[in-house]
Amino acid sequence: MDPAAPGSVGGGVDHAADATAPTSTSVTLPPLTLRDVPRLPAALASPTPAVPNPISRHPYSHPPSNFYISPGDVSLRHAFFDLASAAPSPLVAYRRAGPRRDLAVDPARARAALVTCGGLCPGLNTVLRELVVGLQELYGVRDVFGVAAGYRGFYGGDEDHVRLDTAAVDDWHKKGGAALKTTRGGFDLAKIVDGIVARGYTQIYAIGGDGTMRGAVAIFQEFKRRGLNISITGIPKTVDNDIGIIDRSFGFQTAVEIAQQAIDAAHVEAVSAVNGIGLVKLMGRSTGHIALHATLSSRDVDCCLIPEVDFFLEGKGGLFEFLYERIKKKGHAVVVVAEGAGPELIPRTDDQKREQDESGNIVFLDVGPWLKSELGRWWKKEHLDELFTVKYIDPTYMIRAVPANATDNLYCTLLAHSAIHGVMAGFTGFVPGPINGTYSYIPLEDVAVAKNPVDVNDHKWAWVRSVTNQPDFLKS
Ligand SMILES: Nc1ncnc2c1ncn2[C@@H]1O[C@H](COP(=O)(O)OP(=O)(O)OP(=O)(O)O)[C@@H](O)[C@H]1O
Ligand SMILES: O=P(O)(O)OC[C@H]1O[C@](O)(CO)[C@@H](O)[C@@H]1O
Ligand SMILES: [Mg+2]
Repeated sequence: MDPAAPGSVGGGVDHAADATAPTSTSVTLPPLTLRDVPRLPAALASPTPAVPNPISRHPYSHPPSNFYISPGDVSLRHAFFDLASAAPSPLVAYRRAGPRRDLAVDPARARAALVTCGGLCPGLNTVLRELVVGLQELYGVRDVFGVAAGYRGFYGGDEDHVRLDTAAVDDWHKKGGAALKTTRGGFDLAKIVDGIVARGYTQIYAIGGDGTMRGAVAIFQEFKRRGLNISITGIPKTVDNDIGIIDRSFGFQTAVEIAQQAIDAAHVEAVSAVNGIGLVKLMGRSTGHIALHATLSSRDVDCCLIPEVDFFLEGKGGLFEFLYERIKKKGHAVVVVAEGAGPELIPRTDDQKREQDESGNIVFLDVGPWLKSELGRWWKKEHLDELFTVKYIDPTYMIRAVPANATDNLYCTLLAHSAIHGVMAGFTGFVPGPINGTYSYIPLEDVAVAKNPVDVNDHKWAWVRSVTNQPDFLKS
């Protein structure tokens, strides 16, 4: 085949061309659609950014020519597709994150507010620290405030609005937890926006999970409805990694790393007993990413149970039959269960089924103790004459109440700085995040609805099955 001959997506690739030398084939890709982020009213009114980036005036540092992101720089949502079948049509692009040479916002007049909502996540304090440092050191913003205890802090008293500076946040990246405190619930839109206006904030950085992103969308729409020149950015935080579009969420890798300690302990307990089972429950309300990644990293896990895969306990192909065989073969077994796995198997009253937390998230019954007790009941019923032990470990909060590891700390820094650069460029209603490794700006509205379940049809889940050789729980 002539290497210069044009091919086309979906038209197939000539495999006969696979010879001893590399060949090049040109292909025609579908058109590109830019999924752009909204602009502040003031930025729309004067579309040519007028304020030179103060980074250029830094006394000791001189940005190289390629330091600034050009207005046309984009990243692609899908980094790969099959030439033999259709590529996504049209291809979706996002604006690349990073500093702009000219700003639509004057940093000297900016007044920024940072808020954290939802559960803890390793790196939360690093994001806060880097927002403060980036705003003050890179852009010279004087007025930076931490809003205490989640969205409700916006309509709290003066004590809920804490002035922050680089000295105050100096060691925050070394601390787990939420330095500003974090809460669920308390989302009163009118009061929140009134509070923001009353305090003269011009930039809001909301750090949180899917609920926080939905709240940020509501605030963004209310800003628009009132014609306010206030930007809002959502910085995605979820230890469960359950937010879509972005590659992964910060803190997730740290959580997976800490989970190894629990799995190691469960393994030691299991091998040290006669017919021992080590059972570990890990976070993951609606997605099993932590359990999946912890299983793949550990190699000691015999069975990984996640919300995305239904399972059953007794009978052919069920969990108990599999575990019995594993114990007979190896003398022990280790099970990792995500907190949101198998909720339908656990008997619940109607009241329990309706239970919600302050933010409206469904509260599950605890799968760990239930599974431990079911294991004991089954063994007594089937194998009473043999010794048996289940050691149950619940490291739930331990994996998220720790400081971020080095990789997550670096990630948090890039996220925080990407957020600031975007706001200074006049963007609003956006989320910064890596897409195929390239930091990009994604509309908040898209991220708020993009879930990220484990794709049980892709390679990663297949790896789990090949590492554990566990059943697929499909009843034949
Ligand atoms: N649909 C929504 N509209 C407006 N606000 C919301 C919505 N859903 C949640 N919120 C608000 O967002 C905040 C955080 O929500 P939530 O407690 O669900 O945590 P989260 O951001 O999802 O984090 P996590 O991943 O830790 O659960 C709360 O103040 C909640 O009231
Ligand atoms: O007990 P809390 O703080 O409500 O958080 C528990 C939930 O938070 C999460 O970690 C999400 O942030 C879930 O995995 C878990 O169900
Ligand atoms: Mg959530």
